[in-house]
This record gives sequence, C-alpha cells and structure tokens, in this order.
Amino acid sequence: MKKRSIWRNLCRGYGIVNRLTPTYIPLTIVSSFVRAVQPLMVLFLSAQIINELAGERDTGRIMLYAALAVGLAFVGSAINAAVTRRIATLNSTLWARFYFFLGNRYMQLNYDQVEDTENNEMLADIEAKTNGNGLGLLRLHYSLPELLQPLFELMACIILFFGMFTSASSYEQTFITSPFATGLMVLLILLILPFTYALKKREERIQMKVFEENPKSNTYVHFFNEYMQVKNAAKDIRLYKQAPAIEDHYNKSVGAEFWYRIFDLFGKNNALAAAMNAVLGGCVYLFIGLRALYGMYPLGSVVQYIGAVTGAVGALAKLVSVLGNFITNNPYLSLAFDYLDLPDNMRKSDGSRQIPQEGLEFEFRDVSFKYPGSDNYAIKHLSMKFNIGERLAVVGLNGSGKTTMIKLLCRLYEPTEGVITLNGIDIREYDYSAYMGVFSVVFQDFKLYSFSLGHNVASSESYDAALAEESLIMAGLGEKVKNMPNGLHTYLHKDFSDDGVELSGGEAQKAALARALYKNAPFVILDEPTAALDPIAEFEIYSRFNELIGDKTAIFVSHRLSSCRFCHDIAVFHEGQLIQRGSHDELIADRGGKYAELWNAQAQYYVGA
Ligand SMILES: Nc1ncnc2c1ncn2[C@@H]1O[C@H](COP(=O)(O)OP(=O)(O)OP(=O)(O)O)[C@@H](O)[C@H]1O
Repeated sequence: MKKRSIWRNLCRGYGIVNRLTPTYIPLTIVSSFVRAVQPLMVLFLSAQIINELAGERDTGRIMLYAALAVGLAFVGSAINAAVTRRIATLNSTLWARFYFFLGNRYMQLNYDQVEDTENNEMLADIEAKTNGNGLGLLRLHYSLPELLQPLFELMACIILFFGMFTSASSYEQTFITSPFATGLMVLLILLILPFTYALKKREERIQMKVFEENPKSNTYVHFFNEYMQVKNAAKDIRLYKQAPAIEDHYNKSVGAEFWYRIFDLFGKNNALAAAMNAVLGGCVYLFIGLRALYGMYPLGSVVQYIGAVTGAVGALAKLVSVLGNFITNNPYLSLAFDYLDLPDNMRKSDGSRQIPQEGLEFEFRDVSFKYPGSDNYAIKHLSMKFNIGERLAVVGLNGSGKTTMIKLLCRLYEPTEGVITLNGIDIREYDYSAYMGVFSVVFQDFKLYSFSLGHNVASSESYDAALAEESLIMAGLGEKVKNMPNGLHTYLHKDFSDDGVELSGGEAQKAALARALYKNAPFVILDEPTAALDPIAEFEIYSRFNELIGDKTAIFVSHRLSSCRFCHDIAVFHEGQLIQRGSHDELIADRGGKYAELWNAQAQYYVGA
C-alpha cells in the first residue's frame, strides 16, 4: 500500500463526499452548530433566570429570559428537524452513490487490472471494511458531525465558563478559590486528552493486529456473502450438498472469534472512557460547588459553569476520539485511494489516431503474451494477418490460446512482446473508445442483464426497435420474441419485473449473437458461438453465416471442426502458437498435422463429420 499523508487523504476524501452529495457538508455544519449551541444557550438563559430569582427578581427580565429560552429551543428544534430529515436522505443517497462510484471506477479500469486477483481482493477488502467495520471513505461522512458538533460545543462552552476566571466579587480566600486550584483543575481536565488518545491508539493497534492475523477475512466475507446467494451456484449447492462445507469453511476463515475480538475491544474502550468522564464530572461538580459555597459565584452561574465545564470535558473527549478515528481510518482511506488510482490509461489512451473508415487490416507481428502474474506464455511468437472481409475459423485444444488471441486483438490486454497493427500502425496509437467500436464480439462467458430484451440487444435504453427485432430474427430468436408477453420490452430475469423471462442457455447465446449483430461493427468475433445451441439451431446459424456476417471480417472460434468447414481459412492453435493455417482440404491432407488428429478424433463422435 502506498504511504499517504493523512491531511491529503482527508482533503481528497471530503472532496469525494462533497462531489457525491454536494449539500451534505454545508447542511452538516448547520445541523452540528444548532445541536451544539442550542442547549448551551438554554443553559445560559436558565442560569440568568436563577440569578434573577436569587437576586433582583425583576419579573420583566425573567419573562424575557424565559421567552428567549423557549423561542430559541423552538427555532433550534425546527431548524434541526428540517436539516436532520434532509441529512438522513443524503446519508442513504451517499451510501448508494458510493457503491456506484466504486463500481463505476471498476468499469473504467484497464481490463488486466479487472482480472488481477490482487485488485479484486482490494475491492472486496474496501467493501467489507466499509460494510462490516464502517471504515474507509464512508467513515469520513459519519465522522463529520462527530467532529463538528464537539468543536462547536467546545467553543460555546469556553465562552460560557470564561466568567469563572473573571468573577471579581468578594469571596473567601481559600485553596479552592485560589488561581492555583484553577490551574490544577484545568490540568486534570486536560488529562482527558492523552487518556482518550491512548485508548484510541490501543483500539487501532488491536484492530490492525486482528486484520493482519486474518488478512483474507474481508475477502472471504465478501466471497461467501455473494457465493451463498448466487443463483448460478444454487443448483450445485443442493445437488452436491455443499452448504455444510461452505458454512464450515466460512466459520474457519472468518468465524465469530474474528468479530468478537474487534467488538469486545470497542465495548471495553467505551466503558473506560465513560468511567473517566464520570470521575472528571464529579471533580468539576465538587470544585465549582465548593467555590460557590465560598461565595465566588452566584447560584445561577454555578449551574452555567458546571454545565459548561462538563460540556467542554465531554466535547474534548469526543474531539480526541474523532481525531483518533481519523488516524485509525487513514490506512483504509489509503487503500481506497490505491484502488481509485489504479491505471485506466488504456481507456484514456494517448493514442488519438482515428480509425480508418474501411479496409481494416489487422496483423499480429511476432506477438507473445503472459498474463499478469503468470510465468507462462499464453501466446508465443504469434504472427498472423486477418484478411479484410474474410472469415477465419480458429480451432485448437482447451487452453491453446484462442481466447487470449481475441482478447489481445480487442485490446483488453497489451502484448508482452511484439506488436499488433491496424493498417500497419500499432493499435495502441488509435483512440481507445473508437477502437472498441470496431468489434462485435460474443465471448464464451457473455453476460446479459436483467433489462428488457431490446435494451440488452442494443446495449442502450433507447434503441432502433426495427433493427433490434431484425437482429433477433437473424440470430434465430424471432419466434421466441413473438411469443414474449411484451415483445422487445420483455424483461430478462425477474429482478426488475415479475413478468421477466428466463432464457435457456442456447436462447441466451442467440440473444448475445443478436447484440453483436445489432452493433453492426466491421469486425465480428464469435468465441464458441454455438456451444449451447441445439444441432438444428447450430446448423441454421452456420448455413446463414455468410448472410449474418455480410462483407465484414470475421473470426469464429469453435471446437466442433465440422462447423468450420464452411470457412476457407482455418487457423490451428496449439500451446499458444499458430501451428497450421489453410482450408479444410489443405489441412486434412496433412495427415500427421494437429488438425487431422483433431478431425479424426471428433469424427468418431459426430455423425456426418
Ligand atoms: N485471466 C487469466 N490469467 C492467467 N492465465 C490465464 C487467464 N486466462 C487464460 N489463462 C491461461 O492462458 C492459456 C490460454 O487460455 P485461453 O483461454 O486463451 O485458451 P483457449 O484456447 O481459448 O481455451 P478454451 O478452448 O478452453 O476456451 C491457458 O493456459 C489458461 O490457463
């Protein structure tokens, strides 16, 4: 983790809070001020009434003080009620926006950062520390009233008890009424500072220790919370009776012991702080009471000074505690900023070159690639050209590098060695967002969302309905859409609509294909586009492949070699290398080659292959 200064972190952190909910900070200042000052004003006026009752007993003045106290209490409560209501709404808004903010950042990262385990652990840690321990960026927003209210209280209390040191009326000269006793009392009060600070430091130390001893605890919590409730896992959990094993694993990794140690500590610290405050409060009562007995303060002022001094002691303790919280929270702020500062330079690419309008010719020139953190090459010395307007089938065993080649072409990763070019120019020189527009891709692990079908196909809420429908028909989902209750407006899944439909695996694949067709990009890539389709649907897709793709350049990856026969150009990958390329007839003629080996192996299982 990068070392970051606490002040910078706080400025940046509050900047983010302000950006997410712009009225939160000013409203919190108003609310904290009113909450702090209103009771003290009432205390002051009550003291004046008592003084009046014990002194001149001027009815007019007593009425005025009483009216002011009631008026202030009324106005203060009204302001407070209005502001507090607004702040409560902002609290929920900020919470929601914060998670959107994190998610949005995730969507902007370079793709290799997204796949990086360390980064995913970091994100899980941030979310878990925020949810489970109230630490990190959201802690700042809770800390603001915790900081401001005692600050205003302290200032108001100092004004209210200042008279203690200036009372000049005649009084008995004893040790208690001497300036020395005042000094001792101030010293005693100031003891609260190191005491509270020591408690906070202890809290920080033990909390850090617990986290360090359980470095993966938050990742586990995040993982299990998600895993136990994920629909995809529900079948396996039931059929393989995984629930007890998951529970056991959860308890071993982040059991009750972990939480107990943290919350037990908070409880003990709070009890110690309360005890210290009670002892100090008793001393203050005794000190001021005795001084009043020696005639140093009038009766009303005793009430005022006791209230003000105990108020100041409480405010000081809260201030030290909240400043301690800032220190404790700083590593978690740093963690959040480490995550926010992960590079997104690909997206913001320096390359400003515009994509040519037509004739896009891509070429891999001696490209090798290792996944981040891996010692093995997933692609080795790959040199290949994609001929404009032609279809290329890519085949090979599992793990031979087919998908990796596609990811590199789509600029989700950058080559470790070598270069990929578009019309002879390194693809990194092109504008990233425009470059993304070049490809219509259906990945093996494509994702459809719980939006309407039309929204899914168009990747946007507003779309060309005729084109969306045409794309769905082309992809073989025409009949299905016709039978859907709301046609294109039918929601997928039940998350946002009770009428939502669940597509079968093959139907979902067709919808993903329709999305690629709707995009109408010049380069189409289909990674195992028919793996989930039934034989008839597969046959239909392949027999209409030329019609689907038109004059676009296309790559399609398949394990079923029989479905590649319609391609005149087939590339065979093996262990990260391109080992053969040619038409089906050419490749099959090479009897000792990988293609012939794969073909013969499959021929045993696929009728008609
Ligand atoms: N995100 C990743 N991080 C590290 N290694 C990876 C990652 N993705 C793939 N690999 C590794 O890279 C190699 C090539 O994987 P790739 O997915 O490109 O194979 P493939 O030919 O598409 O396989 P399949 O036919 O199973 O889809 C494999 O050894 C795989 O383990």
